[in-house]
Amino acid sequence: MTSTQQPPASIGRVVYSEEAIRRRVQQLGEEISRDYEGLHPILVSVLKGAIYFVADLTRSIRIPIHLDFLAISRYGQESEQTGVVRITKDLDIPITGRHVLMIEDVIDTGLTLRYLLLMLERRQPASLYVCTLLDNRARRLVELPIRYRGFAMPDEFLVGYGLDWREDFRHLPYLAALARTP
Ligand SMILES: O=P(O)(O)OC[C@H]1O[C@H](OP(=O)(O)OP(=O)(O)O)[C@H](O)[C@@H]1O
Ligand code: HPA
Ligand SMILES: [Mg+2]
Repeated sequence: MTSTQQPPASIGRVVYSEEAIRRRVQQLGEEISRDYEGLHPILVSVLKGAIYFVADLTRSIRIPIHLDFLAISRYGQESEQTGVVRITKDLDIPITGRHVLMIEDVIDTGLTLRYLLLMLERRQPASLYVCTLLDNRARRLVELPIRYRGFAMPDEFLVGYGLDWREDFRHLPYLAALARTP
């Protein structure tokens, strides 16, 4: 199949509607605004899945913030089992002595985030916390402290609002379960 053909998967039931996402993201923005008042945090987001979430979340934050991005690439199967990734775009802003909030779209096994947190901790930020839109607890392999959680999601594969299946479906404005076709 080429990428111009229809994907062999389709959208199942809507799990979180546009309105449900909007309300929850607004609440998270208010919480973050209260907790980080006077701290001028850096929000660090990991491409690409988190882009819609971080765009909406930052617009609901009422305090001064900085925004930066990490891009990573995986080494294939080994990466899936260890979480070791290659940084293809590092942060532009130095984080030493700064309050850093990592923004993820989904935490599943936790391996990716564990690796990234260890890497950022070595730069000695003043604080380092995690905000994720979706938490799939059922699939967790390593425990991670999550300070802000949008939704404790069901153990399904979700797409939309930035989340992809083989790069498809990121642009959907809601989150839906993936329905594979036979
Ligand atoms: O907890 P884990 O099992 O490590 O999985 C979570 C990671 O997987 C997804 O990224 P993905 O590799 O799909 O990249 P993308 O954001 O570009 O889609 C997601 O954005 C997290 O970074
Ligand atoms: O549910 C998911 N959807 C898309 N990408 C993902 N990466 C980990 N979990 C998911
Ligand atoms: Mg993905």
